Amino acid sequence: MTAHPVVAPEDAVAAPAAGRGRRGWAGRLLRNPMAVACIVFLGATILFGLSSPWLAPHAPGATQLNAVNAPPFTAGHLLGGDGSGRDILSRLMWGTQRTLFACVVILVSALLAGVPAGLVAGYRRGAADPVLNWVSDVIMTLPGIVLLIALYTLIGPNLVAAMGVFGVLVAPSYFRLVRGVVLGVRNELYVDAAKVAGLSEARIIGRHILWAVRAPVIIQSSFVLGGGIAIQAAVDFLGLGDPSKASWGGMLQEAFANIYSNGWAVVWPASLISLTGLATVLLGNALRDALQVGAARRSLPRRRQELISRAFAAKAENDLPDRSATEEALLSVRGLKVAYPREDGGVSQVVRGVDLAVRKGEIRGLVGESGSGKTQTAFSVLGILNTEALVGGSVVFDGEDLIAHPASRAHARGRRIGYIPQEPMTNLDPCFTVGAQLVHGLRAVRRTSRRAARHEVLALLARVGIKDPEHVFGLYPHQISGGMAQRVLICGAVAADPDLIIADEPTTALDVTVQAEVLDLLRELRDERDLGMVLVTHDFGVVADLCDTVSVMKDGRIVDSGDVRTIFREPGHAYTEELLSAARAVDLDEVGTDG
Ligand SMILES: Nc1ncnc2c1ncn2[C@@H]1O[C@H](COP(=O)(O)OP(=O)(O)OP(=O)(O)O)[C@@H](O)[C@H]1O
Repeated sequence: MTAHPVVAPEDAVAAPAAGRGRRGWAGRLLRNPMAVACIVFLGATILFGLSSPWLAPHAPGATQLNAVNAPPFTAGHLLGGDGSGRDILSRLMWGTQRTLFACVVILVSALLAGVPAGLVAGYRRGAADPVLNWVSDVIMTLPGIVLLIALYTLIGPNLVAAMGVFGVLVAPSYFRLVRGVVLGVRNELYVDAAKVAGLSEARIIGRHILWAVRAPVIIQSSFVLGGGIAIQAAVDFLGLGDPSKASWGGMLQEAFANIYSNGWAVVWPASLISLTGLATVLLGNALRDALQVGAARRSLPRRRQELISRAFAAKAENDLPDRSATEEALLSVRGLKVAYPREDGGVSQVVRGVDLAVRKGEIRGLVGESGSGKTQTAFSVLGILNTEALVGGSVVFDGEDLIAHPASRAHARGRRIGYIPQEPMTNLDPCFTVGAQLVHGLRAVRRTSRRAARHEVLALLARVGIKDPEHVFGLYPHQISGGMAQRVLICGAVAADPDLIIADEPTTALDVTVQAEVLDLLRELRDERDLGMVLVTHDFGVVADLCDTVSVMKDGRIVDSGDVRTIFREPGHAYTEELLSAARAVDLDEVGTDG
């Protein structure tokens, strides 16, 4: 065998995904040069403002005749003086402090008003949800800037009150965000598990729910701060702020009034307002990328991805041992490799050179323990792996390599290659009736009238053993049982009359009686249509019942392969023996218990 040309050394490839080199979101953020620039700029701005009592060369209101409209770099006035002879640098420093204070008020009030309301509405629901939604909608309809102007007119220049009100006005953005995320999370199985484990509601919210909302809230905060800086500058610019206090907006307003005498005075506050707003928003974007899982993986250099893919492809070609077997088979997988980029720049290989073939009319079981790579192998044939997956090797279906020709694979999927998934319920769209989904699926792959498609679907529903097809056709997924849903999905998989079916643990979620019926149905369909089938399963009982041939997977490799009788009688690998004896031990235990 020729050496690899290559790139991803085997040890780097083989290390587990969650292993060394794993960095948190802060690490990912700090690797983004734009984020670092924004952090440095915002940090410097905060220091600039906070240090004003000690480092500002002059008091904010101190006037000097020689500083009136002084240009930059005048002695004692680095950025020059304004029309009243006040030092611009000192006023900018004090103004920054005021802006920082305004930002804190806005953020605290918006978070206090929006986040708890979103948590209550999303998690508790009940009467609180519509009421809080209504309040949020009302607040969102209020014209913010008009309300602030009215408030200033009523109570005078009170920064805390004005920015507090502004915070409440933007609170609905947090409310909606948090409510949406919580609605998505509250029905997750791990939240149910936490309830069953006896965790109090407060602990579930604190531990699980708040954790889920932290990323969107942090990102939203950066946008709120950017908006807050602009609003605070705007009200001061309109002359509504306290004229005795230095502020960026107030300085800008005064500088504009004096622009023909001292144009430079406009530049400083305008630059600070726009750069701070920009840096806040850009930092928000960078935070979003860093906090979203997978962002760093997407940043894996394209060149490196190409090299790794090429390395896989070269290995696969070298591995092609038996061209004749490939030519006979309906499906021939050779040297299939699947890997995922790791955050440290390496890759984790989850399928390591799988070979398997399926002829027409053959059912090949793909067995192995959890995580051995069965589903990844099946998904490679279908072309539905996660987009970041790196795939090498070949998947030849009816003479064409589907990995080399993704367009052919997309065309074959649903037409010539059907798929039966593991979880029947979650694979049906709850918003549409069973019939609508099947008709839609059929018409997506074959030109046929709605009426003809309906007719065909009803016949197929009857064929897969559904007693009253007309009735079930009009039902929504939640109105049918798991067994019926699996029959519906089988119906969808065979509707376009495919040659090959990929079935990913099609009976795992079903009870034993229904399991046996579904296996019988698959066997009958194979016999009727001469279907080739890859059946992914954990269960040697299913293999014994249905499969002609079996491939045993361990750690991403096929360790044993052959016809079912031979493998059951004389396992070719110690691991197969182990799996078989475990399966037999379970059976014996069951018999013992039953007896
Ligand atoms: N998007 C991904 N990124 C990184 N690793 C992944 C990804 N998807 C799957 N894997 C890893 O690939 C390995 C094989 O997964 P696969 O789903 O094929 O296992 P399986 O044999 O089908 O297991 P099970 O029977 O539990 O479904 C697992 O270790 C899994 O963690």
